[in-house]
Amino acid sequence: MELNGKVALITGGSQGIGRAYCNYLANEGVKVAICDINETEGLLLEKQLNKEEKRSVFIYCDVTNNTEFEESFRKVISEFGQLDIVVNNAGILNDHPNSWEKEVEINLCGTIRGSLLGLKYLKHGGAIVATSSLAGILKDSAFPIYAATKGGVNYFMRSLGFSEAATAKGIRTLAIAPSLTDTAITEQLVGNNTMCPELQLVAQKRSERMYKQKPESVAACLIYALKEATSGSVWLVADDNWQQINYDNLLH
Ligand SMILES: NC(=O)C1=CN([C@@H]2O[C@H](COP(=O)(O)OP(=O)(O)OC[C@H]3O[C@@H](n4cnc5c(N)ncnc54)[C@H](O)[C@@H]3O)[C@@H](O)[C@H]2O)C=CC1
Ligand SMILES: CCCCCC(=O)/C=C/C=C\C=C\C=C\[C@@H](O)[C@@H](O)CCCC(=O)O
Repeated sequence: MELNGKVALITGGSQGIGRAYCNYLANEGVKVAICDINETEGLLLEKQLNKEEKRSVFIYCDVTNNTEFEESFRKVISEFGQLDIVVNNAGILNDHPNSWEKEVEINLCGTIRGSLLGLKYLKHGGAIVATSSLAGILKDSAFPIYAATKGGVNYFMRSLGFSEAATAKGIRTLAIAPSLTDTAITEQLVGNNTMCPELQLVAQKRSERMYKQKPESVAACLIYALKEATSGSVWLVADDNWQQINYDNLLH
């Protein structure tokens, strides 16, 4: 896929991995719509990207609200005249027994919502992407509910990408599955109210030996996958390198 001149909508684009996606896409000549609930960071990024020419717009959008989400798609098209790429990246980590439902709503339902809207609004083909996680591939995560949302995202993007719902419209789907990455989400965890209490010790021990890669490494993978990858493929980004996951081995 040639990226120059395309238009992308990125959820959770205000900070972290989403912000790196916006910067890398803009560098490739893509106009970016930063869709997020974090208005302060989103507007700062919009300003930074628009220094030399109009390359971005911030749109307040909560992916748990379908009406607001659909309105964001309409705003992007009215602002830039087209839409070619949807990146479902908004996500949280909250496996606490009293509040985990929000995590499912944002990570899994939000991605499904954004992808269905993508099928509706990508009128001339394009790509629908999701940020999943290595946690959705490995066994034994310290965050089993989070892992379930991300495993769901991997399999949803795979299924959709091989289905006629996407292929008949010239739409490719991709999942990017990062390992631990240096963003705000990794700073707040152990000891606060976002974990299953029984798993706090496991998480703490693992944190001592896990490398945090750069968000830019995940963004570099996104650019490569958008240009080269086949529909339904899942890309692991770990230790600042990427590789395609081979799911065929699972069938034997
Ligand atoms: N940081 C990590 O180690 C890894 C992160 N991921 C995934 O990458 C994605 C991005 O996460 P990070 O950049 O690390 O975290 P982050 O916390 O820095 O960024 C998440 C962004 O999503 C936005 N967001 C949260 N709820 C939202 C909602 N309801 N509607 C719209 N936007 C919302 C936040 O405002 C924020 O800008 C998430 O899906 C996360 O699960 C995957 C693997 C590793
Ligand atoms: C091994 C999978 C890493 C995937 C990470 C991810 O998608 C999101 C991580 C967000 C926050 C991470 C916080 C860090 C926790 C560490 O203390 C450590 O416990 C990580 C353990 C990872 C696991 O899944 O068991």
